[in-house]
Amino acid sequence: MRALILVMDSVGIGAAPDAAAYGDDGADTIGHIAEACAVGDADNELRRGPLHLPHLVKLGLGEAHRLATGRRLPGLADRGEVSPQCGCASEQSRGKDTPSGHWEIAGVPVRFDWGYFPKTEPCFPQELTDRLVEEAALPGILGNRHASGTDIIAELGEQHLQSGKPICYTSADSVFQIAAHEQVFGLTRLYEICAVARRLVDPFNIGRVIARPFAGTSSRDFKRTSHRRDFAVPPPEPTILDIAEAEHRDVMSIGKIDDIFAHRGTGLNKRGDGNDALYDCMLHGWDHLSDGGLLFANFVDFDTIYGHRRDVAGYAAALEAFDSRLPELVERLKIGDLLIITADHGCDPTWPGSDHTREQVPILVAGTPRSSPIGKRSGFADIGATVARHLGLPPLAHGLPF
Ligand SMILES: O=P(O)(O)O[C@H]1O[C@H](CO)[C@@H](O)[C@H]1O
Ligand SMILES: [Mn+2]
Ligand SMILES: [Mn+2]
Repeated sequence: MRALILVMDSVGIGAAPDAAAYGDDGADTIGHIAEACAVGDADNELRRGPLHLPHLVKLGLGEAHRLATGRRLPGLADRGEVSPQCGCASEQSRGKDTPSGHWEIAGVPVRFDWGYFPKTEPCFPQELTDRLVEEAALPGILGNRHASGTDIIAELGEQHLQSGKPICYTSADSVFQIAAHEQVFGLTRLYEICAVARRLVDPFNIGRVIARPFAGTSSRDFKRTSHRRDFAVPPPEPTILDIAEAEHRDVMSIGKIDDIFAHRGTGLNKRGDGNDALYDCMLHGWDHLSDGGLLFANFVDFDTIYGHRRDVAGYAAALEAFDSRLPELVERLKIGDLLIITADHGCDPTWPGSDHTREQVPILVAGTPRSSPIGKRSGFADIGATVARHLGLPPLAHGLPF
């Protein structure tokens, strides 16, 4: 009897009931990808034609999307037996960011409002940047505005190399991001200044400071490396990870889960460069997870490399690559194991801008058969509550098991 929570980062399945308040009414990450694929608008060197996700669809992805949107789409329609063990969930937390989504999945909805930096230039309060420059002994900073991380590196990366000033930027999320050259500025130095920034943004209620190291020699070839680190505030209440740890259960986390939960209760953490490497880590971890244990995995490429970059074909290819490896996991489920595949928010690659989209998420269950339908859930915490019950852990403070 074990449990695996698998987060396909940003794989939303249609606008949330409150999406209009976020400017996201009509957003639909998976639906718009499927539609683009169906009309040949999502071909690249890796894929062509209609979206092909046979294993996810068999687990109920299309059905969950239909439940969330009322629409039945090519590439998501089932052609045979579909698992009845699927549903969808909308979010209670107010932020449409990664920590809010993951914490809520883990049983802790975010009831407070995060701090955000305004969409002005400069976007950061002067007292904050002054103190950062002074306390981190910097020659100044570049950026100081809302930006896409890859665009701003292309634009300011060379100036950064000449001046030694790190590139600081934000987004619609509660983030203070710092990009700097991994070799020239130095990775350790970047992490150090992020730790200073973490302390300085605490009074502004900022969810994360993110180190964004990049490599390359000029704006033509700058590329972010896999050494990104998120300096998050810890969740405000015990999550299912804390509870599992307190009960001396075997806990493993894959990818950025460790950072998202500020290293609290995340057990043995394994990281990999890209979804495929993360998948290998997850399978290896799952093979070694003890009875009663919990594995929590995040697959970040969907969001970071394709969603935020508004790369529809790339997103479709990443989904198909992920789907093709699903049998490797499903065949490893033993009687009594529970797998829940879900997401933390949307990031519709057809949507204007480069930010997340407020969407419902899928709940796809495999392993232990269930009798009652999952349906539409109002709160991601139902996932954590279900896992807690499955593992025989004390009940979480939020969420209703399905
Ligand atoms: O454009 P990049 O740097 O990828 O930033 C994105 O990644 C951040 C954290 O996930 C989000 O806030 C979004 O702005
Ligand atoms: Mn995310
Ligand atoms: Mn993101």
